[in-house]
Amino acid sequence: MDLFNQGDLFSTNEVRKTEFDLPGADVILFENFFSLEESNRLFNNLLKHTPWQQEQITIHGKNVDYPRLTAWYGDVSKDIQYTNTKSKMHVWNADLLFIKERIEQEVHVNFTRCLLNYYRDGKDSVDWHQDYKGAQRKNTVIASVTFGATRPFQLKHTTQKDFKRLDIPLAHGSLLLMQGATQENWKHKVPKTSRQIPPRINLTFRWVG
Ligand SMILES: O=C(O)CCC(=O)C(=O)O
Ligand SMILES: [Fe+2]
Repeated sequence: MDLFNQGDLFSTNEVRKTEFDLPGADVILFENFFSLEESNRLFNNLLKHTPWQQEQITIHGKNVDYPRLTAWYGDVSKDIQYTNTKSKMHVWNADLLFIKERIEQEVHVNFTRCLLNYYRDGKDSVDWHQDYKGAQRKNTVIASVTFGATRPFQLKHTTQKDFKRLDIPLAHGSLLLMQGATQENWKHKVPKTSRQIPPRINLTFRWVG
């Protein structure tokens, strides 16, 4: 299925690497990390076969739905406590192992878990946050893979208000690497949009030192 055709006259299907010059962060983008055929196949499979969960967060004593659906995968099959929700941890499947192994050829890290986010339309989003807390935040490798609609991934410094914000469009088949002290010094977000856009799936493979 040619849902997300990249058939622009000037685009190529070659992998394109961009290293961003952000103080106190190590952020690298690989466009076309997965081919169009791979990306279409993985998008369709993940959309259909993932046990998507509607998680809730408690704000002022009220349960509120996350504006997206999620699923956790990892090395162990047990329930995990993540932030203030209780998520089921699923065992890796063939598609996720394929993606994980391809990333691990580029980044020499053994990822131990992965969070899948399903943004059904422009109303789904994730607000400003840093991944992990305390000491864990200081040394992480997060490999973020996108299939489906392109959404802007925004970065802002946690304390230096005068530092320029960054807006990285994450397209179908792209890989964004966030390493070192990135989580410690920078927040990220995927904003809502009122535009009519197709769904997007994002996978964050995670390693914590
Ligand atoms: O969807 C994205 O690009 C980011 C997701 C994210 O930041 C997270 O799950 O922690
Ligand atoms: Fe995040």
